[in-house]
Amino acid sequence: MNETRHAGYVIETRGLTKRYGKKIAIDHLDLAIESGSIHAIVGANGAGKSTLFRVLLGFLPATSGEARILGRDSRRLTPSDRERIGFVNEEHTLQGWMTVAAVTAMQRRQYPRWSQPAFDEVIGHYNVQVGQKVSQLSRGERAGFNLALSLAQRPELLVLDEPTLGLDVVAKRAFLETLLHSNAVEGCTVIYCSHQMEEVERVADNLIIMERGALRNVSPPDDFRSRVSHWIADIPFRGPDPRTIPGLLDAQRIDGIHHYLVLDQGEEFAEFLHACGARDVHRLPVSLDRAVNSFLSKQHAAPVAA
Ligand SMILES: Nc1ncnc2c1ncn2[C@@H]1O[C@H](COP(=O)(O)OP(=O)(O)OP(=O)(O)O)[C@@H](O)[C@H]1O
Repeated sequence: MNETRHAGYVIETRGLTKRYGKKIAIDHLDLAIESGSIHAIVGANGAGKSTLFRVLLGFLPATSGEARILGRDSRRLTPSDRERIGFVNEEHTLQGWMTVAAVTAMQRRQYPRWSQPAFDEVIGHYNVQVGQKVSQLSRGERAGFNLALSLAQRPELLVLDEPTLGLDVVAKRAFLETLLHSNAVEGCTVIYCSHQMEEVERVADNLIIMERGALRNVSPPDDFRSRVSHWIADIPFRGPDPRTIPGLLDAQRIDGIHHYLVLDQGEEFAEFLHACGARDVHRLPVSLDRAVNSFLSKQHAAPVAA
């Protein structure tokens, strides 16, 4: 069914750069995403995630470098290449004046691999009636309808750009359940961009972190999480100068106890704390949310207190 599935990467960029005037949105990016599973791309606002999707999908030209999607040059995607790719973005842009039935019929004609069972299965999670106009659907229903249309296309690659933005907890859950458990997703590589780490933790097999247009991490989410540790130290008086603390992401003093979030530090960090006068030292694991957010905030952080 999927001829690129064993042929390596669904997405490959080399030296990919995109500038908007003087602003660099993507900075010499070398990225290779293997086929299969769910890949999450995370990064602070303005990290370049949406720009990357737009370039990969051929909606925007790159300034320099190469971008390939499903083995094809992004600049030269044909209609039949596009049939192999589903795209859902936060705006859920569909013709508001058309009915659900009319949009569905149009898509069915457009996509030769259209699967009615896949459409019915996904839309079944939402209270959408075929006679409703798209503009009359709630935001969550529109997101579900969009997902159903994309999956009915039977794409080899599904690109989701913040698909659950603005949805309530119930709609989010329905969306994620579909992504995780629907038969329609089987065999499809999913690339998912979100700021919501609890979602990423739930669905992603691979965590890609972007920062200012560059790649900072590609690994299973748990591997990244375990690179960040939380240390609690009972140090009388002032703690060490933050500039001397190896791998420091965040420091706080709560009720006289020092808390440090650090990156890539092993047991030698305990020795460092003891050498700084700590009497008692404990190491705690952190959530993915905390690990990613402290990593991303580091760039923007004000000097941390001693
Ligand atoms: N059309 C444009 N003209 C000028 N600058 C742009 C344009 N689109 C994006 N940018 C800039 O490019 C950078 C990357 O933007 P992009 O939308 O790709 O980031 P993002 O990671 O998707 O952000 P967010 O999480 O906020 O959606 C930002 O600094 C943004 O200001």
